[in-house]
Amino acid sequence: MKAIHFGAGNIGRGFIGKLLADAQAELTFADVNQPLVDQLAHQQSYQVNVVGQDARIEKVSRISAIHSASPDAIRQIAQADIITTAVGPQVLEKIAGTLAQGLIARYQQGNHQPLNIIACENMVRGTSQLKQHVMLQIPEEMQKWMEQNIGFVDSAVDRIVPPSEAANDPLDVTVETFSEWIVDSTQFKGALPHIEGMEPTANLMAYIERKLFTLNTGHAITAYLGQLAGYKTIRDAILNPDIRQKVSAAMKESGAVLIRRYAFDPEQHAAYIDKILSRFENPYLHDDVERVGRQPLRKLSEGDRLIKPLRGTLEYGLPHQNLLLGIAAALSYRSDQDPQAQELAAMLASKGIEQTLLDVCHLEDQPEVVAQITNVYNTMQRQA
Ligand SMILES: NC(=O)C1=CN([C@@H]2O[C@H](COP(=O)(O)OP(=O)(O)OC[C@H]3O[C@@H](n4cnc5c(N)ncnc54)[C@H](O)[C@@H]3O)[C@@H](O)[C@H]2O)C=CC1
Ligand SMILES: O=P(O)(O)OC[C@H]1O[C@](O)(CO)[C@@H](O)[C@@H]1O
Repeated sequence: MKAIHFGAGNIGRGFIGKLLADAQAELTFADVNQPLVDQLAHQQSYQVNVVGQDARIEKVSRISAIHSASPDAIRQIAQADIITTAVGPQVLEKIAGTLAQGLIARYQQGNHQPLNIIACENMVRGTSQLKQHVMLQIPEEMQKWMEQNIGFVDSAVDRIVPPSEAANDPLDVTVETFSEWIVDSTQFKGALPHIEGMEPTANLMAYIERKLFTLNTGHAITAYLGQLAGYKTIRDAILNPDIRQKVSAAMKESGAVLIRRYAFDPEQHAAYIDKILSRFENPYLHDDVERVGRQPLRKLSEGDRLIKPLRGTLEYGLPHQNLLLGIAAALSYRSDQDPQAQELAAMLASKGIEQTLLDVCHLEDQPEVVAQITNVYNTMQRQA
């Protein structure tokens, strides 16, 4: 199995690339970070430090690496059996051109073997969005061939992999024991590849929303409340009883929507939330609130982990006080390193909180909710 993984970052090396390598794939990482590509290509191996219960060191070897915008990338796409990505939601559009060129080369070479492309990003149906970007660059006469031979498979990906600052080798990654990679079995072309750790389901939306609107909702709120309270790491923030209670309550509010929408078992969902809280506490991971809170405009957008669960509570008439608190805390997020945090701060300074809420979160139809978030936000600012 020939595999290309776009994005040799934390989740790329620490999770998806590792599963592909473990499945004996001939794995090539494709990245824009040339020093990283050079080191991977030279070393052809790295270590994954699995921390927590059942701690172990696992070696990934016999891998190669190329620049993601190189002619080599196009050549390899023409021959690949599986392509995965973990580049960040905003980067999918940027890699679509290379993917399209590779697919055109594949078509011209008469390679009719099925190819499956799986975006592993924190977003709802990211691969479908990638497909739209790719299809815009595919000529009309190839469209039927694409539908027959190229699978665009949505997925949900869950493993906490912060940057490993303390590692001796910059290629090494530190990961938690827990991992979950769920893919939409209905979207594959050809036989489903057997990759240990990749779980096919015909009911992907339930799993995407369960993950994004529980783990990511709780994680983001921990980061935002944590920063407001002066904590540097997720662990320190979640060990604060007041923050923990609010984060847990927000996940329960979002959970009530999921239980209603997907008929999840309430007891199992409560256990899922408890497990997530314990993952945030992991003493072996150093995870900065700034990493988890990164790109607040994306996290405050309509379909993401804060506003979408809030919309669900409004749809079903369910409580949402703690989600509102999380949204107000997200609006309070500041970071000198993060262009989106700076853009958010500039919007707040120039337009004020209400207009920012409308522009970023699109809550035009919810004036009462806008007023409530505004109140909470103003109170937070006074106390900060
Ligand atoms: N780190 C984690 O714990 C998890 C991350 N994710 C998702 O995985 C994705 C990646 O996250 P991380 O690995 O944490 O980020 P990261 O920043 O560690 O890795 C992203 C990699 O993509 C590369 N990249 C950027 N532009 C590119 C391009 N045009 N072509 C090829 N590579 C490019 C970067 O150089 C970097 O190596 C995000 O969507 C994130 O939400 C999902 C679950 C867990
Ligand atoms: O990667 P994003 O979407 O910026 O958000 C950070 C989140 O992603 C993760 O890295 C993995 O799910 C979480 O640790 C965190 O909730």
